[in-house]
Amino acid sequence: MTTFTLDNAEHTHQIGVKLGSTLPASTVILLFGDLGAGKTTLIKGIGEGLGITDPIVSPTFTLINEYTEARIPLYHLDLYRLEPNEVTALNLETYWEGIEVTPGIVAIEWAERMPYKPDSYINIHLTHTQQGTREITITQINCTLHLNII
Ligand SMILES: Nc1ncnc2c1ncn2[C@@H]1O[C@H](COP(=O)(O)OP(=O)(O)OP(=O)(O)O)[C@@H](O)[C@H]1O
Ligand SMILES: [Mg+2]
Repeated sequence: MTTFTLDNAEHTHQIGVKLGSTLPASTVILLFGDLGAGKTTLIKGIGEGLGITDPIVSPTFTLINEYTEARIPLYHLDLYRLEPNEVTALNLETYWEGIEVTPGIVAIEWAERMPYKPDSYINIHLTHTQQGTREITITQINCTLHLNII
């Protein structure tokens, strides 16, 4: 587990870039944190790190945005508007099993809404600080990727 401060939005973005340029296909990243904590900012960085040039826009209403133009696909989900039983109905495991879809990076905002989780994933928790910056905590759950981000 690693915790550190993100001084500004650019810092949040750059952590995403580093993740996107190193993570292998089939990595699941679950993002937790309040409204405006920086989840989408980080995922935009992941997109840049992967080499995606299409603009990454928040899928709050579309639920999922798929970007397939880069090294490996990015599947960007936002569960904010869903109840846990609705999340179950989405069969999200399709994404992380990579059987019917090309394996890629699966990044899920509002993972608090998930009634079940993959066997292994990267857990990222973002919180607001009193200084207006953010604190990030990254925990690897059943995976030992080399995260070169500190
Ligand atoms: N480390 C940081 N310090 C200060 N501001 C930041 C930091 N990281 C991101 N921000 C800013 O916080 C705002 C909200 O960011 P963002 O949209 O990424 O949050 P979010 O967690 O995706 O929110 P939502 O829950 O609504 O999806 C943006 O204006 C962004 O620039
Ligand atoms: Mg967001």
